[in-house]
Amino acid sequence: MLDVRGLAVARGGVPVLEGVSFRLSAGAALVLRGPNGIGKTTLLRTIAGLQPALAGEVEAEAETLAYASHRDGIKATLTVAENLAFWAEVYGRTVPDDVWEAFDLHDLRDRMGGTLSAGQTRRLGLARLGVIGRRVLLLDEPTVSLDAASVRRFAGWLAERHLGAGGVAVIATHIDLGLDAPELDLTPYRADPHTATGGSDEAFL
Ligand SMILES: Nc1ncnc2c1ncn2[C@@H]1O[C@H](COP(=O)(O)OP(=O)(O)OP(=O)(O)O)[C@@H](O)[C@H]1O
Repeated sequence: MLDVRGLAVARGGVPVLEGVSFRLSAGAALVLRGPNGIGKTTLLRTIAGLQPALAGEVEAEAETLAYASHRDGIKATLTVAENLAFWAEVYGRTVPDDVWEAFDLHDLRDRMGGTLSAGQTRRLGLARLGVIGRRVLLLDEPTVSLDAASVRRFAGWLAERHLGAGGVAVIATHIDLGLDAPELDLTPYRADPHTATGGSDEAFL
């Protein structure tokens, strides 16, 4: 369902990782590990097609990938329900009933997006994943700002509703989500920076 072969990625014209390969079939997840700055975000963005690879290939069915960054993309002047309805419409779907419970948003349905706390904002951002119906999720530190109960709830949704339904996920996380998933330490894939091709990557700033 997701096949990554010999991928080399760069940020700001500087190669950060090279030779990354893995393959995930339906229902599988992979946890990316490595120290700050190793290139987890860059790798996820490259797999998502948001920036070009230096080398290698990413194979996935068309229109199956979704990248979720630290940014939640919440519309401040729409309510929580309207935010979810907005994303559902963009993806040609309806909001499934189970997202309210899965992301603990029942009591916040009518609150304006701009009035949510950091953790509530994150829950709404993650709930979008339950709405858009993408089968390959590329998750960049999905649990930032979440309390312990919310982390468990999200991990439960991921395992049961997403992976359990045949989806796949690649997750960069510094915390243990309790998933039954292999880990890929990116440290051995650090690229030689001397093959740098340019300066700062404006599109990334
Ligand atoms: N605009 C930029 N221009 C040049 N280099 C950059 C730019 N943005 C980030 N970098 C560098 O690229 C490298 C990879 O960054 P990336 O964000 O992918 O790492 P990460 O593993 O996700 O880090 P973290 O765990 O801290 O989130 C880092 O060393 C970073 O300093």
